Amino acid sequence: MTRTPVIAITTGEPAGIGPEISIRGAWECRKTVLPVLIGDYAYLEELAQKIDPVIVLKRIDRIHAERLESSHHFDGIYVVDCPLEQTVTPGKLNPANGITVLNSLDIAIEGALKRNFDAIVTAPVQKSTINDAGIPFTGHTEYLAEKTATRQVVMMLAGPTKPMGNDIPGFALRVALATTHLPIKNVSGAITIGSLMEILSIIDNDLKNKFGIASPKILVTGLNPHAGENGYLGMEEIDVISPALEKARKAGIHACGPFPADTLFQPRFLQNADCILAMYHDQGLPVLKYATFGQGVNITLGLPLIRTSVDHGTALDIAEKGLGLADHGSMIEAINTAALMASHWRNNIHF
Ligand SMILES: NC(=O)c1ccc[n+]([C@@H]2O[C@H](COP(=O)([O-])OP(=O)(O)OC[C@H]3O[C@@H](n4cnc5c(N)ncnc54)[C@H](O)[C@@H]3O)[C@@H](O)[C@H]2O)c1
Ligand SMILES: N[C@H](C(=O)O)[C@H](O)COP(=O)(O)O
Repeated sequence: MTRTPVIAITTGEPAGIGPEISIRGAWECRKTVLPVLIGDYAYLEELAQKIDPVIVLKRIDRIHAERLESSHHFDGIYVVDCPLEQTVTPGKLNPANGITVLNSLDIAIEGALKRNFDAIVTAPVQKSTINDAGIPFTGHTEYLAEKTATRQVVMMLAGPTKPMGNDIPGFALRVALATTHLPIKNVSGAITIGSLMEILSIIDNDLKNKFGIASPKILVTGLNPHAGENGYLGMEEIDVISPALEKARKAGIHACGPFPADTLFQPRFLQNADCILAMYHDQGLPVLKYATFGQGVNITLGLPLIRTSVDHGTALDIAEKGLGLADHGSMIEAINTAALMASHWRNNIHF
């Protein structure tokens, strides 16, 4: 019998669209996964009743969450209560609630490491508010790495592209990043032969074990315009990226490049690749989001657990206007991708 995956969903910044899309996503996916929301029960219950009174939420405590049986049938959504400090006003950020957002992540991480949860799906957080609460925070990606004591992780976003006529059918686009939330002035210094080699190896390993791709093909961008123009527009391609690719190929990783980023993102190259490795956040993500926004999924590779997220932020501007404006398509994709990855991982790693 196929096991129903238990998916923890952290509901994110309470003043944003996270709670709404988490409820809608969990409710829609409840026949194929066992969703467990982690957030403020009273607030989620209030929202659920406004979204649709047929939605059933059931409060459970952390200990109960540890004993959830995936075969147990419950036609609703479990919630691990993680009470907020102060009342929520949609669209209005309140640093007093920042610590609760991190508490919900800690519950999810602990549960996933104990294998009580098969995967974690995170709704968006407002990074600035957590910092305003006095806690340095650059993103889930870095937080998860720190909390799981993982030295190197890789941010990858993935989504389906639309068909472009008969010649080019839709295909899965995956874009991974060599650096994550880093000021642009620090990017070059952060890219080394060692870090690139490690990143390529994580991508290769996770595409095999968590996506079931037998022999992943990775295309790598340059850092500079025109991939450095033979050294006339920068030396990182010659000094760092090419030697790293050489090493990776010797280790059996199917990686090619460095390619000029401006011309690599064409369907005829992308449709035959399993992943593009871009050098920094705004080199790769605008292309991915342009092609797949609303259906994209953010995935953290290299962790000792499965974590996916949506492809968008807190959307305070629409949260403020009321329920029913947020698109929860990316949340659905994030939940389904997490379930699929958990299944591949279980089969390949044999827990
Ligand atoms: N996974 C995450 O936690 C995550 C991801 C991206 C951004 N963020 C954070 O979110 C905050 C706001 O970021 P931003 O303003 O750059 O991006 P944003 O995605 O929140 O908003 C950009 C625009 O897209 C719209 N939008 C976003 N998601 C939508 C949805 N599901 N349905 C309909 N419209 C939607 C918004 O209304 C807004 O006009 C920042 O603090 C950022 O760091 C978090
Ligand atoms: N870089 C992500 C994006 O643009 O969608 C986003 O900021 C989320 O990052 P974390 O998953 O690290 O929070």
